[in-house]
Amino acid sequence: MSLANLPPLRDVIRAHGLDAKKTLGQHFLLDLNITAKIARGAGEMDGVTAIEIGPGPGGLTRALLDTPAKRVVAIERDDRAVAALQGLVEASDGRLTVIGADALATDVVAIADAPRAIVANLPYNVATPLLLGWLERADEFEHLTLMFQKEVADRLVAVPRTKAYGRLSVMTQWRMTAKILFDLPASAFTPPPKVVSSVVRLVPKPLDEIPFNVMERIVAAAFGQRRKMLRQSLKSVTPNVEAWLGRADILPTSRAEELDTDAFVRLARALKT
Ligand SMILES: C[S@@+](CC[C@H](N)C(=O)[O-])C[C@H]1O[C@@H](n2cnc3c(N)ncnc32)[C@H](O)[C@@H]1O
Repeated sequence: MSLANLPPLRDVIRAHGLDAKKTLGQHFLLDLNITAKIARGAGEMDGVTAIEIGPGPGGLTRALLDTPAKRVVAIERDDRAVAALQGLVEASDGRLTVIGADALATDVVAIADAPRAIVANLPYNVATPLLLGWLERADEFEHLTLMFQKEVADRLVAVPRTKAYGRLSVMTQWRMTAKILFDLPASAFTPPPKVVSSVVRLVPKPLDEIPFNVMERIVAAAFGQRRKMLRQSLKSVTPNVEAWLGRADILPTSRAEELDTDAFVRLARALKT
């Protein structure tokens, strides 16, 4: 079989008893126009190793194999889906590798050669921890194109002084340029989830010298008490808060949600431990 005459995804699902499991966040995209749109949204794929998390029956995987990506490495936790993807592996002429594993426990950098990009319709229950893990190693990727529930996507791109602005916004915008490409209604998925989804494209920024865990600690403390003034909320980071805020040129009476990412970078640089 070649990529041009693969069976419809519904037939693949039926043949492998791949009825969607809620616990695995399974909401499949069966419209190949939509999966092609996501793959196009990813941008430059020439010679890249595309990493897909949760290929399921393989709709997005087919679209990725249609790009000039050098290889596609797909990580899937559900054995039924791994079996269902074997036809695609055979049709891919050696370009597709499917790994049966939990993406949360997988070092994607170790299993895919550079240059790498991640493209995935993420299982919503693990989307945020997966993203935080990739942010930590942002310099390993060319770009990431990821489907989130819209509410999470809005947090990734949120600006200061808005309700959606928080820990995830700062950590993401510190490491990446993030843009929502388009939304998808629940009806685009089988079965439909309860929420609208958004495809977000993230492009890593050049790394600075700030350790990830230092930024995480500051941001978590600041937003852990988001309505308190920073001179109070940041006490858990260092006892000498006012001096620290002064070095960072930030008013001790400011609150976490008023600081942009640059201000958090100044804070991290000014921290003396
Ligand atoms: C939202 S579905 C997307 C399926 C497919 N990419 C599509 O667009 O039709 C999420 C997929 O992630 C898989 N999955 C869930 N948790 C996972 C994990 N921890 N590691 C790897 N795959 C996981 C599910 O089995 C499912 O196939």
